[in-house]
Parts: sequence; structure tokens; C-alpha cells
Amino acid sequence: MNGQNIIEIQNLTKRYGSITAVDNLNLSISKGEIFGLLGPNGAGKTTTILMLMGLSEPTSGSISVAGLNPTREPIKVKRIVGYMPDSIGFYGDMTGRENLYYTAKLNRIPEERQDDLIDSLLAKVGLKDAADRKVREYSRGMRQRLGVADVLLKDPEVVFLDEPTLGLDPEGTAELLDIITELGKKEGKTVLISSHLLHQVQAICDRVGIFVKGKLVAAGTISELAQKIGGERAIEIKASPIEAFPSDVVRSMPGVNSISMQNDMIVIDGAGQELAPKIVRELVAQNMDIYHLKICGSDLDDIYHRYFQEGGASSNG
Ligand SMILES: Nc1ncnc2c1ncn2[C@@H]1O[C@H](COP(=O)(O)OP(=O)(O)OP(=O)(O)O)[C@@H](O)[C@H]1O
Repeated sequence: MNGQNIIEIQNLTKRYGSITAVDNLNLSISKGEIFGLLGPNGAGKTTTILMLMGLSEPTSGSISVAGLNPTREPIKVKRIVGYMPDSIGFYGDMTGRENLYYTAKLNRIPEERQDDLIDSLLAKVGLKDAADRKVREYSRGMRQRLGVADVLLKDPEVVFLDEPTLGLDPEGTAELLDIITELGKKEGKTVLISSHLLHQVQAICDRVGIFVKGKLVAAGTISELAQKIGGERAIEIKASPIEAFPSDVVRSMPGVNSISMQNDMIVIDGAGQELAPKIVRELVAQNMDIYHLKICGSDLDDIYHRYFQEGGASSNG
């Protein structure tokens, strides 16, 4: 292991016949980091996670997880990683608590430790009151939270969560994201989340990696990625009355390339973030009411689509 990197991936490739599922991947992840694996279906996220857990053998390249080689030491690696697949199978006619006891037995957790451990995990994921209800009566959000408790039973150093919030309502999502954030921030666990729900990933991940057709086309913090694609590129504004818009004044501001109308939206191209307050002051001076302002290029939606369009989407995977 190099320094604080708990995961080191070098020149990792996985081929299935003529399909290259993972193409020369290089990635390091530090201990305690929450890392988002983003990409469309078939981008190679699951294949990467399976190789990290020693469940699939790389065609070439190397992987180290906490200093272990998952291909040569799969049993040791499985002891320190936890995996929550996108659909978790629990026994519906058993209670949440009973399901956890079942997993505890499978993981050979000593009996004398099981009661306290399971109680504390049920509390951590907010299922204390529902612990003795049958899982078939659980909502999807409750099942996902039980899934997190299940993964944490063996106290893994690294947690892989595959689409953890898929199908959850906003409240269920917020609860689960809080639990995941705590795992990284408070407990120092390294968490890898595979997801295509960009806003959620943006809210909780320290860094993200964008996968397209087996290739990691970009990795970094949201602001690093925004900078790499040229930072903020446009400001969108909805304001009225539109006739009052001081287009000459705005056009003469340094950094403004052009102004256009897209439906009822004013789009000021080439404008940097520092221009937004100046523009707002001008609009207010003209007694315009502002209903919407967005600095495009600085959120993960924009970044993702730029990399997806310009990066790997046209490359051969
Ligand atoms: N066992 C397999 N045999 C043959 N091809 C496979 C196998 N597993 C995955 N692939 C192929 O490898 C590529 C990457 O798949 P993978 O499941 O890793 O993508 P993903 O990013 O996880 O997608 P999803 O979001 O749909 O889970 C796809 O083209 C897929 O069809």
C-alpha cells in the first residue's frame, strides 16, 4: 500500500472475449474517502468492483486493497470488504433483527458479540423500532438501511455500494445518504458508490470517477473536474420584464462572449462565476425580477455530460 491509499489500481484491464469491460484503469483511493463511480450502463463499474473483491480475475494489470492482492488472496480481501448489491436478498418472513443474526452466523461473528453488535447497527441505521417486524413489511428504504447494517456486521474497511438509493423516495434517500456520509466521515471507512444519480453523488462524494465504455475518462473533486473542462462557461438567467434586460451593458462586461435567448432563458456565454453578481446588480437596477440563475459547467450534470460527449462516448470501448 502506498501512503494512505487503501486501493491502488494499475493498468487494470478485463476482457470478455472481444468486449473490453475495463480498459487500462489507473486509480488510487485513500482511506476514509467516499468515491463515486459514475457511468452509464455497461461502463464497467460492476466489473471493476468484482475485481476489487476478488470475485473476477483481471485480464491484466494489478490491484491492491489494503495491501492485499484480491486475485491471490481473495479470502483475506473478502474479510475486509463489504458489498451491497443493487438488490439485496433478505428473508421476508424473518425480522430485520433475525436477518442480521443469520448474516452474523455466516460471517462467524462470535455469539457473545452478536447481541450488542446487532443492537448498535440497528440503531445506527435507524431501524431500532422496526427491528422485530418482518422484512416483507419493510419499505424499500428500510430494506436498504438493513442492507447497510448487514454490510457493516463484519466491520469492513472498504464498503462497496451498488446503486444504494435507486428507487427510494426523497426522505428515504436523505436518510441513507446521511448514514453513508457518517461511515466515511466519522468511522473512517472507505466507501465506493456506483450510481448514475448525479445529484446524490455530488452531495456526498469526496471525489468521483467518470467511466465510459470501460475507460475512466476523468477523476477528481467536482471543482477539479469543472476546472479541467474549462470552468464555468455560461450563466442562465430567467428574469422579467425581458424588455428591461440591459443587453448592451452586459455585453460590454469583460469576459462576456455572447448573449442569446433560449426559450424564455437569457444565456450569457463565456461568463465566469465572478460575473454573476455584477449582472444581477444590473438587472436589479433595471427593476427586473430574477426567477432563476444558474452558473453552468460547475455541477456534476454539466461535467458528466461534457465528459460523456467529448471523452469516451465516441471512443471504441
Ligand atoms: N460475465 C460477463 N460476460 C460477458 N460480458 C460481460 C460480463 N460481465 C459484464 N460484461 C460486459 O462488460 C461490460 C461492462 O459491464 P459492467 O456490468 O461492468 O458495467 P456497469 O458499468 O456496471 O453497468 P451497469 O450500470 O449496467 O451495472 C458490458 O459490456 C457487459 O456487457
